[in-house]
Amino acid sequence: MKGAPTDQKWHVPATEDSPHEGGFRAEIDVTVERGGPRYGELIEQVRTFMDKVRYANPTPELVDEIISDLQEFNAKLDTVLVDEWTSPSGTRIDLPARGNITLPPYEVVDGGEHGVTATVEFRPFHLGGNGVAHGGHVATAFDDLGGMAAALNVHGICRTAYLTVNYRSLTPLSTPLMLRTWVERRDDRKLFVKGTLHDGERLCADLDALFIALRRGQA
Ligand SMILES: CCCCCCCCCC(=O)SCCNC(=O)CCNC(=O)[C@H](O)C(C)(C)COP(=O)(O)OP(=O)(O)OC[C@H]1O[C@@H](n2cnc3c(N)ncnc32)[C@H](O)[C@@H]1OP(=O)(O)O
Repeated sequence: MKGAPTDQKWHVPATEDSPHEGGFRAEIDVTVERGGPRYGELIEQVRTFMDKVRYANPTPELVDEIISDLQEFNAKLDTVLVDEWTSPSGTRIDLPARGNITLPPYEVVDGGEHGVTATVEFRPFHLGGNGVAHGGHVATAFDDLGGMAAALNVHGICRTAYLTVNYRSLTPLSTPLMLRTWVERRDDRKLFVKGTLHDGERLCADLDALFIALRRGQA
């Protein structure tokens, strides 16, 4: 199977012990402690691993060896799986991209009702082709940081209704870039969000998106 996980252990249902119940959690239970002081190093090693996999041409013997090692790692992690609300990945606000391994690592420089400014660095594994970033990864960065601008504006969770990215010039890998997002206009639950991605003075891409503030308990 390609494209979606079949292992339902990734969707552990909330229990009475989970920090919140209901639909989308109204408050993300952020943390700087879960996973311990070296959790960021773990995430960084995983990203580095993906960089290496993207560019390596391993022998079949090395592939066998690495599969075996990964099976051991996965078996270890199987013993500590929790629901999404209590996983450090995505809630460790002290780490780049909240420790979320699926996001391009960014660091928020400034954030509030007025918008978000972040540095973002696309990794070697974010390769699209010919040495530059894949457009989907650029859109992912805009989605998360556009959603953050919307959330900070309304003090609540928002979901993306549409997201248009204009790719104005090539986006380099392994280069600190500046990403900005802000709510240009609010109409009740509708947040019209704009954004830009710059490499120095050069505009790489810009964003035009609509986020909808969720009602209480809405999924
Ligand atoms: C601090 C942590 C920060 C973390 C940030 C993470 C950000 C990540 C954000 C995401 O990636 S969310 C995942 C991707 N998005 C989705 O899966 C959303 C799927 N769609 C839905 O769930 C619903 O369609 C949605 C919540 C977006 C809207 O449904 P609702 O029932 O809440 O609202 P409704 O359909 O009544 O629409 C509300 C208004 O928005 C308008 N609208 C909705 N979708 C639209 C659309 N696509 N284009 C234009 N207008 C749209 C709609 O016409 C209406 O306008 P009016 O109030 O003027 O009548």
